[in-house]
Amino acid sequence: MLLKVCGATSRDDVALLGTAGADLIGLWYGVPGGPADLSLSRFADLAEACRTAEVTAARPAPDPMLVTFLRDPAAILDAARAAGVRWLQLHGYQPPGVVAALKRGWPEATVVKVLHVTGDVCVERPLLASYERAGTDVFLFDATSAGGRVGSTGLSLDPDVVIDLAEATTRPFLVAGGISAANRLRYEKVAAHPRFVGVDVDTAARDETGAFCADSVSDIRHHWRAVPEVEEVV
Ligand SMILES: O=C(O)c1ccccc1N[C@@H]1O[C@H](COP(=O)(O)O)[C@@H](O)[C@H]1O
Repeated sequence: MLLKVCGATSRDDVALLGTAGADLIGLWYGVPGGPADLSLSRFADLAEACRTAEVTAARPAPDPMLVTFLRDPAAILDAARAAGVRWLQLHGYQPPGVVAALKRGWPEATVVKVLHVTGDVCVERPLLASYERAGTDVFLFDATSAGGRVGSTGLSLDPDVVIDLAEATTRPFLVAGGISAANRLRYEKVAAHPRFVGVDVDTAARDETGAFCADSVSDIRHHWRAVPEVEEVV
């Protein structure tokens, strides 16, 4: 199970998240107006900080993941290559052609396409086969608000909606949207799905000031990685 935490903006954030157990650290580039958006040089610097984070035998260095609204494949690839970031999260309404261009340009990249879900409606649903043919490696199901807000909504997806979407695809998937330590049991069916590969968290990884909280991240990791039966009897 992979734990991704989104929106690091400093080397201290990267160190805290790596130590607390994040496997992937989301770095924003091309998220105009976003509070965690980074310049290209800052993006590259934090990607390097991930790779050189302190490691232990039990805890390898976290992988940096580009999180972007960009739609221009050349701009995405230039930034990712310059920073040596192989995980690419297309968080926005990029069409399947963008995925195809990224995979053509850099076949070794892992392209994560976000599917936006409002209630029980996934706006990309008619395009799922196209995204797969284009070469999407992993889908990420995220909750959007009824008002159209995208990313870090803190809203949770209905587990049955997640399973339904998982069954409509054939690729591994991550789940986002209000994921926390406290709602792990609610997602029992999801966590047991053979193509479930992990969770992506923003809101629940932070304290009331908006800063990342090591205890919260460790707690999320502990609950989501634990075998449920063990959790139930403790
Ligand atoms: O966090 C944002 O505002 C954001 C902006 C642009 C792209 C992605 C963003 N975050 C994503 O939000 C979800 C997790 O949100 P939460 O746990 O519900 O707060 C995750 O997919 C992040 O990558």
